Amino acid sequence: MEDQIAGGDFDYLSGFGNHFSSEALAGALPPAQNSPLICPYGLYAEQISGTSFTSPRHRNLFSWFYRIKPSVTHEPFKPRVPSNERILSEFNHSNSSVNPTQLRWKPIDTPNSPTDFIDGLSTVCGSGSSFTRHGYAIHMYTANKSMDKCAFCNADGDFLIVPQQGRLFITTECGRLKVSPGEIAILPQGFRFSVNLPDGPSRGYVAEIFGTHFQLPDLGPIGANGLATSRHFLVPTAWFEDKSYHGYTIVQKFGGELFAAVQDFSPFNVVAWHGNYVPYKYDLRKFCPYNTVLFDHGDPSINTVLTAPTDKPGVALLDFVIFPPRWLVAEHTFRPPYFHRNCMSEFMGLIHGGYEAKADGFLPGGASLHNCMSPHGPDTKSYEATIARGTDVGPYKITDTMAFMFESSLIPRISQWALESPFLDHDYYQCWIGLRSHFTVPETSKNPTLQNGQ
Ligand SMILES: O=C(O)Cc1cc(O)ccc1O
Ligand SMILES: [Fe+2]
Repeated sequence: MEDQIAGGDFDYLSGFGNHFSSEALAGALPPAQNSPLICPYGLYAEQISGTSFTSPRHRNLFSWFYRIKPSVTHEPFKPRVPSNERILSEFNHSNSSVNPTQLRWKPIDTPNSPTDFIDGLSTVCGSGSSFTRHGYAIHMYTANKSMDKCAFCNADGDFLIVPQQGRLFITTECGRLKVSPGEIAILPQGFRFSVNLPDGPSRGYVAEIFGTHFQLPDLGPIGANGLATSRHFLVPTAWFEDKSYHGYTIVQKFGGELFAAVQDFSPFNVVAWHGNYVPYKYDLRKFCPYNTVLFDHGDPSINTVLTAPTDKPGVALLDFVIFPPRWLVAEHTFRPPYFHRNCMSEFMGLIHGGYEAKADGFLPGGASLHNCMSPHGPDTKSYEATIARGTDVGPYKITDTMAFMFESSLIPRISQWALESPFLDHDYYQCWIGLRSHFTVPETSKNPTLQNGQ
């Protein structure tokens, strides 16, 4: 399957969780075994594991690479200069705070000085720890420069990248992904990848999960079809460069710190590979939404694209949920999101257009965080406009929108970077302050006995 956005040499395999095989040179995959004494073309065999060797078969993730030189061929890791102190991979008193206040950020500016994807990454919030393999971090990135002679390797967790502005051309050990705003990319723990920015200034959101991987949600009574479909997930095909370099750097994020190791060749030297532990992308416009067809507002879990589980059935470490264009048809119903308090914590971003619950202030590239049990819902303008429309509204379609939510059962602590950001909207609370009482009791219903509390 060739990329339909721009054509060319970005080819993909399709499916979710399959055991894929791909070779850039015919015959490069050993046909009968993983570790032949001599591999075809004199390649080295190397395995990457995404789960413990002993994980149950239906959860076991691994891939075999057949590469020109093995990954281990590099000088020792040293602290990377410059470091990026804004990246966190465990959350505690010393680096982040708890805050029940409803928070919102305006879109962050793209940088003035040359900044690549690694230097442009900043943690907003998160919970748990990459060391204990339980938790997550939510980052934002803003960059204007392609990574040069360098690859990133995240030893801490899996990245789910949501570009909001600017395409990302991501070279990985399995091949190349072209990811446009409106698509997402998943880069599993340990993969080496390099991010090129063909459109210059770019920004977006990243969810990182520690100790588990994304799955498609179960569909329960929905049945076999709907939401995100396996065949729409695209995995790169093998692509390699046999290239020598003076000082190619592998930047490894390990415990939130950056380390650098120098080598003299491109890490994108995998001529063939097979496995089910792979990077992939998904176009959010392919999502098939299900929703209310008569009355009331369904919970947002109906729009789950991918979920990362905890050990408790039905309780997510991190759900990736979208709010795509769709018809609203519910009768005698308040159609926008309801007012609520949630035991889960909700981080939201907007890829383009507007969001149905916020008439102002929640802008593409911006973000909000409604932490565990902090009340939130439609702003005053959205509420009043909905009520003013009355009950006689027919079906209408929400268009030009793509908002998303990272929702977690683990309560996030918020980074200093996010709390001290000049983009923090200190007036966010004002959007609800104008909600006035509509409470009226007709004279005839007044009951003096009850009024006196007797
Ligand atoms: O808070 C939000 O805007 C996200 C959200 C949307 C919705 O339709 C129902 C519940 C919910 O948390
Ligand atoms: Fe919510």
